[in-house]
Amino acid sequence: MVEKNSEPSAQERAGRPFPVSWDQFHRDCRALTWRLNEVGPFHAVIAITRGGLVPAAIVARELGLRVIDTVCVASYDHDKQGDLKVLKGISEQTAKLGGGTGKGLLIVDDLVDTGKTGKLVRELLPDAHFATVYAKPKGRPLVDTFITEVSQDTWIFFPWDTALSFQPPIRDGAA
Ligand SMILES: O=P(O)(O)OC[C@H]1O[C@H](OP(=O)(O)OP(=O)(O)O)[C@H](O)[C@@H]1O
Ligand SMILES: Nc1nc2[nH]cnc2c(=O)[nH]1
Ligand SMILES: [Mg+2]
Repeated sequence: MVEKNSEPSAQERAGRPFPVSWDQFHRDCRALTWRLNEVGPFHAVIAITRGGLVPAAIVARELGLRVIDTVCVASYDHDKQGDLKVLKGISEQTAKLGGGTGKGLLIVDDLVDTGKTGKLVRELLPDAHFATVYAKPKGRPLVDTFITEVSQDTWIFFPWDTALSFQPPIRDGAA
């Protein structure tokens, strides 16, 4: 919960909501995979947790990849970004597959926003291919492949973070 008089959260600053359904997300992940299929082959998929886990599963399924690792990063507490912490890096076995620099490895995340998370992971694996489903302008230069660009003032709501709820009619003042 956001306390009174506290700084506005990233979500409040963004303002414009962009809700994504499971169907839409699945379609966008498949579209991403069509592009990645032209770039690969890859030795392994690395999901940036937690948001990268869902697209990584779909992309890995479509590319026929079974070696899947994670980089576990904590930054946003719900919608406020704090200092980034790498809670877990990739395994030695995956690092070997990428020759130490990430060559031939595919990093997947759900989105780039400020690009801070992407930058950190790129520093760990400079030669890896970095793919996200959505990209905001600030983070876009860090990404090798993405599907949909949304404006910086947009907040993306993912299906695993949301539930169906009643909406008041537009006439009654709904956004
Ligand atoms: O480009 P940035 O400004 O760094 O933001 C992008 C990151 O923010 C979200 O993760 P979050 O830290 O909220 O954690 P989660 O994936 O565990 O939800 C999202 O999944 C990206 O990883
Ligand atoms: N769910 C979600 N998490 C984010 N983390 C950084 N930007 C976003 C966003 O637009 N949506
Ligand atoms: Mg994330």
